[in-house]
Amino acid sequence: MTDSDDLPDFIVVGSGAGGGPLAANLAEAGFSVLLIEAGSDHRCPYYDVPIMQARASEDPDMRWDFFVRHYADDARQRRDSKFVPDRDGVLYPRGATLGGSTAISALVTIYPHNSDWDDLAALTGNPDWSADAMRARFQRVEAWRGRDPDPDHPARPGDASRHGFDGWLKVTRANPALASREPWFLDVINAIEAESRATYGTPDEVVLPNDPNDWRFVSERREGMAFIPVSVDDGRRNGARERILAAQRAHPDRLRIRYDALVSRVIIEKGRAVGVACLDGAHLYGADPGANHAHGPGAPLEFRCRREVILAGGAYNTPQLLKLSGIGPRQELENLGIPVLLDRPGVGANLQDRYEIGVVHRTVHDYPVFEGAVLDVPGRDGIGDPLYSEWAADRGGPYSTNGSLASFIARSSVAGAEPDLIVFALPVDFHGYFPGYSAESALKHDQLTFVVLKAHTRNRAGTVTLNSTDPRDPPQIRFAYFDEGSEGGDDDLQAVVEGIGIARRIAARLDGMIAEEIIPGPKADDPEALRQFVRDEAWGHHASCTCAIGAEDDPMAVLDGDFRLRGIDGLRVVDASVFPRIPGIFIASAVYMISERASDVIIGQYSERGGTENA
Ligand SMILES: Cc1cc2nc3c(=O)[nH]c(=O)nc-3n(C[C@H](O)[C@H](O)[C@H](O)COP(=O)(O)OP(=O)(O)OC[C@H]3O[C@@H](n4cnc5c(N)ncnc54)[C@H](O)[C@@H]3O)c2cc1C
Repeated sequence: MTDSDDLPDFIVVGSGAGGGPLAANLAEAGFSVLLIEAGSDHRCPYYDVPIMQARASEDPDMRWDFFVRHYADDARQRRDSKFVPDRDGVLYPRGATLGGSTAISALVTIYPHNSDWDDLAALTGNPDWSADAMRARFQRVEAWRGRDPDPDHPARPGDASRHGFDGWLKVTRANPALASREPWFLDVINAIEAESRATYGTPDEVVLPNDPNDWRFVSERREGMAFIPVSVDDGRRNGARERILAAQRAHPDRLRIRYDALVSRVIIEKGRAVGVACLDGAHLYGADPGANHAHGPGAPLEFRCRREVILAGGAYNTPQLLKLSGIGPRQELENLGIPVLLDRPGVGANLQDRYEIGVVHRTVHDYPVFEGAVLDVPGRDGIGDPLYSEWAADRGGPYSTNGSLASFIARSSVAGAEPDLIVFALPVDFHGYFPGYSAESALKHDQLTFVVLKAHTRNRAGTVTLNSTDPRDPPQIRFAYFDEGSEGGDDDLQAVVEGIGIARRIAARLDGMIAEEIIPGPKADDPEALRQFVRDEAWGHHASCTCAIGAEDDPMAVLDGDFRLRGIDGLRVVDASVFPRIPGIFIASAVYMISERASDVIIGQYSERGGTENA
C-alpha cells in the first residue's frame, strides 16, 4: 500500500474489546480504517454456543496460550497444581481471532465501579472520564434484553436503571425458567438467596436477585445476591466480532480487515507513527497452538496511514509491540540491542489482575439434566447430544447460558469504598486454567464450583518483558503475586479467604446435594492452610494496566488521558492496558467503554480539524 491516496486514515492493531468497536465507530464516522488482526475470522459452535465458552478458550483456531509466572521463586511457583514445568508457567489463554478475547470469554458482562471512572477523571482533570459521562457510553454499547427482576421497577429507556437498549451488544440473563429444569439448580439459587438475606437482613418483600448493572445497584454500591448478565444474543454469543462485521457490511469501502497478519513494529518517522510493519501469515506467533504448522517465518509487509496508528493488542501484546518499536524502559531495550526511540519505563510495568479461586464440590449423584450431555459439538455423525439438539432447534435450553447460576457480591473486611468480592456458582468443576481443562471439566457431571473473584487487587508489581527481538516470540509475563509483589498482598489474601468463607456458608445450605468439598477440601481447614492454598492456586484472567494513563509528571505514565502515547505523535493505545488500576469485578464492559470514549475523542479531534473527507 504505497499510493498515498489509498492510505487509510487509521490503522487499528487488534480486533478485541478495545480495537474492534473503535474501528467500527471510526468507519461509521466517515474515516477509512485498516483493522489488522493476527488471527482469522473463525466461527464455529464453540464460538456460538454460550455453554461452550470453556471449549472456545481451548479452540486452537481462536486462542493463544501464554504461560505466566505467578512467582519468581521456583519453589513457590511449583506448588501450583496447574504449573506446567515444560512451559515454565501457568496457562493463560487469550483470544487471537476476530473479536479478540471476547470470542473466547465466559461472556460475563458486569458493569465496572463508579470509582474506576471518577478516579480517572481526578487523575486526568477531565470530567469526561466521570462515572456519569462513562455511563452514557455503556448505554450506547448495551442492548439490554434481560428480564427486570423487580416488576415494580421495569427497566425502560430513561428510567432509573440507566440500561442501554439500542446498543450493539446484546446483554441478557439466563431465562429464570431454565433453573426449574434441574431441581438442584433451584436449590443452589435458593441457597445463595438465603445466604444473602441472612447476611444483609433483606426482607422477603425485596426482590432478589439484584441486577448488578442497574445504575442504582452500582451507584449505591450495593451488595448481595445478583444474577449474571451475559453477552448473549438470542441464545448466541455476541461481542466485538459482531460489532466489526456489522460496520464492515455497512461500510465495506471504509473498514478493511487484514487477517493473519502479525504486526511486528510501529513505523515511527520524525517522532510520528506513520504505519506498521507486519509478518504476513497464519499461526506465526509462538503462543499460537498451530505455530509449528506456520508456513515459514511470515513475509514482511508494511502498511501506512494518514492520521494515526492505534494499538489494541491487549495487555501482553501492546507493550511487546511498543518495546519492539523502541518505546519502553531504556535498559531492557538496550540489553536486546533495540535502538531506544523513547525511554518509557512504564511500558510493560504495572501489570495487574484479579485473584480467583474455585471452591469445588462433589454432589451426591450426577445432575439429571446433564444425562447424555457431553458439553461439546456434534461428532462425525452430525448429531449432537440432547441439549445441543435443543439449542440447535431454537437456541434455547441450558446450552443457551454460560452455565453460571447466580452470584453473591460482597465487601470483604479489607475492601475500599466498593464491594470487592463476587462469588458465583457453576455446576461444573472449574479450578483454573490448565491444558485440557475444558474437556476434563465436561466429563464430570457431579461437580459444583463456587468461583471467588477479588476485585480491586493491590498487586501492581507484574511485568511484561521481551524475551527476544523476534516479534513471534511471546514476552515473559511475571505477576509477583501477594507478598512477592506490591504492598497490600496480605489484604488481598485476606479478602480471597473471606470469599471462600462465603462460598462455604452457601455450600453449608446444600446438605442433601453436596457429598464433599474436593477443592480446597479438608486439608485446608485451618486458617493458615487455607491461606497457603490461596497463595498456591489463585489465578487471574483479566490482565491489564501495562501501558497506563498517567499524569504528565509521572515517570511511569505511558499515555495521556486521551490515550495518546506520551512523547510520540500519531500513536494511541486503546485496550485493557490503559487503566492505571484494574477496574470493576469483570473487565470486558470497562474495555468496551474506553473504546467508546476513545472513539469520541478521536472523532471529535479530527472533526474539529475540518471534518472528514468521507463523512
Ligand atoms: C478465557 C477468557 C475468559 C474471559 N471471560 C471474561 C468474562 O466473562 N467477562 C469479562 O469481563 N472478561 C472476560 N475475559 C477478559 C476479556 O475478554 C479481556 O480482558 C478483553 O477482551 C481485553 O480486551 P483487549 O482489547 O485488551 O484485548 P483482546 O480482546 O484480547 O484483543 C486483542 C487482539 O489483538 C490481536 N493482536 C495481538 N497482538 C497482535 C499483533 N502483534 N498483530 C495483530 N494482532 C494482534 C489478538 O489476536 C486479539 O484478537 C476473559 C478472557 C479470557 C481469555
